[in-house]
Amino acid sequence: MTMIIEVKDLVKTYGRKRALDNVSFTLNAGSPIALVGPNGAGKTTLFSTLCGYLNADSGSVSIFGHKPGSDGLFGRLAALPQDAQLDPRFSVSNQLCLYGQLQGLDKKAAENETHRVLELVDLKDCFHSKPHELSHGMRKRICIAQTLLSHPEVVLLDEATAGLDPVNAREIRNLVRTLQSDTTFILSSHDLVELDDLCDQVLHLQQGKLTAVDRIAQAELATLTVKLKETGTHGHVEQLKTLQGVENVSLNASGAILIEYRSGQQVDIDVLQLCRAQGWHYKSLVNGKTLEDELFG
Ligand SMILES: Nc1ncnc2c1ncn2[C@@H]1O[C@H](COP(=O)(O)OP(=O)(O)OP(=O)(O)O)[C@@H](O)[C@H]1O
Repeated sequence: MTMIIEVKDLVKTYGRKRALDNVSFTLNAGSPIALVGPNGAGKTTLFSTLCGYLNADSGSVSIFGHKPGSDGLFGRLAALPQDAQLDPRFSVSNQLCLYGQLQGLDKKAAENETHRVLELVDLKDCFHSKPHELSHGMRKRICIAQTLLSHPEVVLLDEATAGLDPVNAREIRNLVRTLQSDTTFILSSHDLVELDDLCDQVLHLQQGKLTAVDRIAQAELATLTVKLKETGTHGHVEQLKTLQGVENVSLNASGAILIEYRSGQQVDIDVLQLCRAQGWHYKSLVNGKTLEDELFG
């Protein structure tokens, strides 16, 4: 596996505020990585430090062996800042072609590249548009298109789907899925369902401190999350505990039922049969815990 980012003992303070508090982690190339945490946890500060927009007080960041912001990362790392804006004075093509040229493409190649990335975000007809002619969601997709110029190997998306309607948000998730075999995405979002769906690895920041949750590594006990139309009760829990292979059953904060069972056993059919036999109104059954349960359960 190719290591893309190594962060060691990173500290960033604003005055007396420790926004990043001895953060260390390594990330390998591969499926999308989620960066989560409550407001003020330090996510944007971490992104800005990885991009070289901010200098840390101490600690180190190495991206493909380079320091953030160095020439060696040109075209390899791209980022969508949380508050990214297009310049209202220039057309989409003017702006994207300029960025392409800044990355070393000649005019024609930058134009071709602009057409390619606009097609990726399904906005190929907006080549000549001015930003004010576009909706908020379209402008956001153009900004994402900009990050994809020259096929970067790593793309950081800070709240890429915030404020978007469900259709636009889904388009962006689909785009990440489509490109994930060539590009490693690191996504920050407050939408845990969205990240749950896309990401295999989670970086959880809280008050500047990091807990890395590697979801792939969990092995010995597997989890099923069952939602019933009715809220889960102690009675459901006790019945489910009687099933063969089941080690533990609990309820989460929203009334879904978490069933832990020995890996390798198949309990889902038994669970469904029990639901039917008991007349429980089964709504959904998902392999694994939801991201919310993993982080806060
Ligand atoms: N320029 C700044 N000056 C002073 N304090 C700052 C500055 N930028 C961020 N902070 C503080 O650093 C902490 C981390 O902020 P940051 O924006 O990185 O959090 P975040 O996790 O991205 O939050 P959100 O989810 O709300 O975007 C917060 O307490 C914030 O108030």
